Amino acid sequence: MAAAAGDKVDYVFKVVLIGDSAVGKSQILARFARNEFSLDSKATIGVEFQTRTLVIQHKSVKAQIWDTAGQERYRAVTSAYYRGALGAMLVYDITKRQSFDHIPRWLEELRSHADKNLVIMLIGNKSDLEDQRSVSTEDAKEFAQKEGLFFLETSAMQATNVDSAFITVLTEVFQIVNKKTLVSESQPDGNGPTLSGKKIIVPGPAQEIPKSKTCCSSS
Ligand SMILES: Nc1nc2c(ncn2[C@@H]2O[C@H](COP(=O)(O)OP(=O)(O)OP(=O)(O)O)[C@@H](O)[C@H]2O)c(=O)[nH]1
Repeated sequence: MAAAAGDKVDYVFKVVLIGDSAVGKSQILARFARNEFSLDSKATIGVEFQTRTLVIQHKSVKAQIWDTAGQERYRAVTSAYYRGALGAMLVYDITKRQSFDHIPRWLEELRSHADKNLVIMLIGNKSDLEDQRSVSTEDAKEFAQKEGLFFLETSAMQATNVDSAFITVLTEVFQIVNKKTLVSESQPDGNGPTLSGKKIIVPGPAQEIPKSKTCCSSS
């Protein structure tokens, strides 16, 4: 799946991480981007992003994953954070019921700022702490189904399902973006027949971005 360094990048997809403080957003990102994990993780202040390039259906896809503070007082952004995002990871901690109970609020914030075609994955993190579980897999699955979200339980600590979660979202985004390209190629005036039968509009500035570095801070 990993693309070799120096390869050209066909797509850049922005994915945002959200959820309560201490659910493990930064460690999920560290696991995905660098295959690292730290037990002594500091609360995020402001915003940061990291990238990892993967090959999806023979195309090189750079995932640009944005992480922000779960704690209100450290959150510098809302609209700017969500702008241009094509995917979102909505994270709770399976041992903290409250972090799951807050998910509808996060979902509302997400839906009010991001595009309606956003691909969303609900993630129950810390699946390694089974003996402290306070959110059942069934409850979360049911919620995800009702809201039309993907769902996986992960452990950033044990590297369980972290890659799968990102690959699922990125592959879905890839398919939506490609469908959009097909549609726009087949009906340049917007009136012709469509190949897919359904027009899908994908948000934001260019999903295809050349190699150059984009804005902001990166860690
Ligand atoms: N056991 C276990 N601990 C984890 C896991 N993922 C993260 N943690 C720990 O949970 C704590 C919080 O992790 P962070 O990644 O900093 O949480 P966050 O959601 O980024 O927090 P904010 O930056 O405040 O929003 C740290 O002590 C991590 O080491 C996991 O999968 N299993």
